[in-house]
Amino acid sequence: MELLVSAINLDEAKAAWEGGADILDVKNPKEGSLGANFPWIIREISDYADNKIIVSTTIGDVPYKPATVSLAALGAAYSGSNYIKVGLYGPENYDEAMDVMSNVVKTIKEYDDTITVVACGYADAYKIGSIEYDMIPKVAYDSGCDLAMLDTYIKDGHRLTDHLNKDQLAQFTKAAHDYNLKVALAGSVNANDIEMLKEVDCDIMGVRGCVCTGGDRNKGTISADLVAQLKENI
Ligand SMILES: O=C[C@H](O)COP(=O)(O)O
Repeated sequence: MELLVSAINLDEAKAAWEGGADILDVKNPKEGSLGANFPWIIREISDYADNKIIVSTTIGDVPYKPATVSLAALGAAYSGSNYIKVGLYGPENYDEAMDVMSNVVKTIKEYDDTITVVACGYADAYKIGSIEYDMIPKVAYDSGCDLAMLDTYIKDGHRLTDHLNKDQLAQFTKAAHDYNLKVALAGSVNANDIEMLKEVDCDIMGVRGCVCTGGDRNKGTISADLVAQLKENI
């Protein structure tokens, strides 16, 4: 299982890499769970990574606006991202999610077909009216994505496992793997979740809060030591 660590700037990205992260995820918590960061931040981290480590980028908890989201995805790709993560917040159903993701895939694959496109749903979709979590693998496959992911939208301390149990997560990863998609799981997960994530055959564990000082994803900063402690248990 790979470790994805969400960083907000170059210093945090360096700490994540130093701690052993496999994927540097560029994010901006001020703009939401999968909040988009600025192009120059993405470019700075991508240049530093120098193709020696995967750089993923969240382009937001997106609205149901396929063209707007496609433009954002292209901006992230142009800024040097290897993975483009789309938070399917606005789309409420399969058709709307397909409309967004199929246009993002078209945009990205025409620009650079080596870039990985990630369809990310929310374990707490039932609270926010977004497309249900268990639709994400089919949306990802049918739209031509490479990876299916779940995160949590509301970062109030409730965790992935507060919304979905182990069987539900196992069904999610099986559905995605049956589509030959990789799976990433996130949502305030921590070291206590590693065994379960492995048992449900998760490919990528995504974290921020648990590797930030004070455990605070907003006020804390990424600690290389905390990343290393997490990584050694994976
Ligand atoms: O993709 C990574 C997740 O958004 C990490 O955030 P979190 O661990 O603070 O919930």
